[in-house]
Amino acid sequence: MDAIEVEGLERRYEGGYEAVRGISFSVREGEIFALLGTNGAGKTSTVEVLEGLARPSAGQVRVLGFDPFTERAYVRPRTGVMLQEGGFPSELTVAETARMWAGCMSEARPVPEVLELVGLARRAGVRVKQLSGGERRRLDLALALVGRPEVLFLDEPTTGMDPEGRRETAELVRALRHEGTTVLLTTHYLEEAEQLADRLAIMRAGEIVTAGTTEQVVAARPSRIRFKLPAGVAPERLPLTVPAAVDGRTVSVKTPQLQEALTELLLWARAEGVELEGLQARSASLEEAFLEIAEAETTGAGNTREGAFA
Ligand SMILES: Nc1ncnc2c1ncn2[C@@H]1O[C@H](COP(=O)(O)OP(=O)(O)OP(=O)(O)O)[C@@H](O)[C@H]1O
Repeated sequence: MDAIEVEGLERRYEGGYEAVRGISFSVREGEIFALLGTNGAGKTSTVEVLEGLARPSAGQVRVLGFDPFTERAYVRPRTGVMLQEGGFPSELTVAETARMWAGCMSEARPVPEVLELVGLARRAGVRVKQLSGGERRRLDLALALVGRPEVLFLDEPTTGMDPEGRRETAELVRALRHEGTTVLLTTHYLEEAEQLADRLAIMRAGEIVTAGTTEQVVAARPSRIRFKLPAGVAPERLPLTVPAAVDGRTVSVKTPQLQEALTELLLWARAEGVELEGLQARSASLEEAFLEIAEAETTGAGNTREGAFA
């Protein structure tokens, strides 16, 4: 069974603003799924519906087979939620906050264990208001884990954390998956998504533009070839079916057919006796795929054009 199912989800705010415009995706049990997108793309608006905090304007969502809004009582005890803003009473200490939270759960993890998990054991006696931003995120994560959730929602879990905190959080999320926990996370760190997520979806303006494994998402984007032409070789002599952008002697090529374009280029170079200095050829990265999607938003273009000039 899929742990999370989203079918034609729409979310409109008062005043009619449509933040989520008919998206569908599913997350398998024990999978880490990342929801990516620019600011305002609709990630939080989606996750809030999955957390049972808001009702869909249209469409359906299921978490562990239940409607998280109307059947909240069945879903809530089995899920853990880390919101973007925790907002816990700041006068309590870390341990008091965790104990208060654990008191609401039937099978809570012991507080020392959960603080150890998120690297806050040494800060147990510190008041929440004295924690740094990154430490507060760790506390938010601890509270999401107290109830041993089967499904964990992490909305930008590592924002404000230092690199060490991000690495530790990634390790923890992987360990949780190993235990069978399903994780849905939103993040602005593409590297984090690339390293952690089994599958991901990129949202733009309330819609999912592309989804799949990192490899699938990246495969749909153009690869890059870069090299320098020797002085005296005019770029016009390059084979025409390889569209290129030229900056001085440096040539950049974007192509959806890396092997073909590279073969064509190398055969030409051999035939012409031209040395392609510093030749590099590589598939697109997740960051490039993301930027291309984001750029299409700012330029107002629909879908991105592939194989175009770099
Ligand atoms: N309560 C609200 N009333 C009206 N519009 C809202 C409300 N909450 C969010 N929005 C709008 O909905 C859109 C989507 O917001 P959302 O927070 O879901 O985006 P996001 O992808 O999570 O962005 P970010 O990466 O900045 O967190 C934004 O344009 C936002 O201004």
